[in-house]
Amino acid sequence: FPGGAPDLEADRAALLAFQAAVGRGELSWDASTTPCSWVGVKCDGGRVTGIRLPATRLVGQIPAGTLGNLTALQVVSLRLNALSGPLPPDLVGCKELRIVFLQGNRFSGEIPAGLFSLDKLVLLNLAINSFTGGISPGFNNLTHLETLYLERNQLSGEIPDLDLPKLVQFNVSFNPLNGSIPAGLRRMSSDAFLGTGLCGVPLGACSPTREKSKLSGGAIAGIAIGAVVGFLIVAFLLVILCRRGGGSKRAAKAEAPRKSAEAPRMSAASEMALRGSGAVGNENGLPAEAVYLSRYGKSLVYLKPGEKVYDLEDLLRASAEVLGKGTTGTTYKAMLETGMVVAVKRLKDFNLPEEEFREKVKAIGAMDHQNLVPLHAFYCSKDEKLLVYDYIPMGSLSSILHGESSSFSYSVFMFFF
Ligand SMILES: Nc1ncnc2c1ncn2[C@@H]1O[C@H](COP(=O)(O)OP(=O)(O)OP(=O)(O)O)[C@@H](O)[C@H]1O
Repeated sequence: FPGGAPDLEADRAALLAFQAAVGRGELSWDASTTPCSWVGVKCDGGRVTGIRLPATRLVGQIPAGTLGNLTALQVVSLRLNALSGPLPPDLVGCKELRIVFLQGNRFSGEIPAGLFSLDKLVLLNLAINSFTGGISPGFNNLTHLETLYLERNQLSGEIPDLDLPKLVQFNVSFNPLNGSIPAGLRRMSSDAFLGTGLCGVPLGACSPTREKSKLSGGAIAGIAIGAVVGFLIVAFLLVILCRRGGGSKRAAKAEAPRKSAEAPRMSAASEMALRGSGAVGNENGLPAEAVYLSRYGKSLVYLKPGEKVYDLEDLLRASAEVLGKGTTGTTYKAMLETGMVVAVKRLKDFNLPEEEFREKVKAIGAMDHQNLVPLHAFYCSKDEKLLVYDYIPMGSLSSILHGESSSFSYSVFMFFF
């Protein structure tokens, strides 16, 4: 302070300089009287502590050495004037400032960093001006701030994560801001963010495009590299899998002749049972019955002429379950698609020559006795022999004899050879 320590005289000089710079004859301050008596000036303890000059037609830029020299200033209200230019950088000297009303002027430039050292600020209203630049994280220094109005300026960029626990009044609407609203400000009303490019609570959700715009060049490059690496890994795995699939197909093809050589040893009835349960697939892509016939080469022989009501294909498609095992083989219950149910007995280890077997079975089929279950058809190949009977739905003699069932009304005897 040229001229001495900060005191009322220094305040007087600062006010007169202010009057000269922006007063334009509108301020009728009498330099011969104490500044504490001037319009709009408030003193406390022999110092100027307040200036209230709202809508006083003040015009122009506030120079350094004016307000900045009022080191005891606590309240300044210069709202609704025509003050312009940047805020004086020496405002940083007003360490006692608590309340600042500068809204409704033509201030421009960035909000000076010195402002963020005024840590007694409770209210800061810079709205309706032409401030530019970003909103500084320096606001976080103003821990006593309860009101921050910055609406209707030209502030741009993203809002930093402001953590001001006492802040209850906040407005940045109608500024070209963007990005998502930081967590510390999401408790504010949506009106506080109107007319901006901001998103997220309390406004609508951020679109992917907006989120993307938050990514730095490095992050985008990282994502791109990650995507390429991921694609290569997936492609590599696919190639491995395809090769393995091809390998197993080739192995299956190589095995196919061996399988068909073994085919006669397969049980037609058990295959039927498996097909009935869906457990057997159809290699070669042929219809199931074609596979069956190609394996067994022959068809059913019906013992009573004109009685053919089903054929091998029907048996093949039938669902089947095991009824029981005897000394000569296993008997299956086969449910045809027509609803007809038959019993199919698969003879095992039956080494009778094929011709002889046919003759004997035909002889049995010709028998007609009340105690004999009618034999309807048979199938015979070198390795597979099947007998198709009426299905008797009343259980077995064994279960009757051993008391497992009481509904059995008559005995079933099937004699083979
Ligand atoms: N036509 C049929 N209808 C209903 N169930 C049958 C029929 N034929 C056989 N079964 C059931 O299948 C089981 C097995 O019969 P299968 O003829 O294979 O042997 P088994 O006659 O019991 O014994 P073994 O062959 O030693 O004399 C029988 O106990 C019976 O319960």
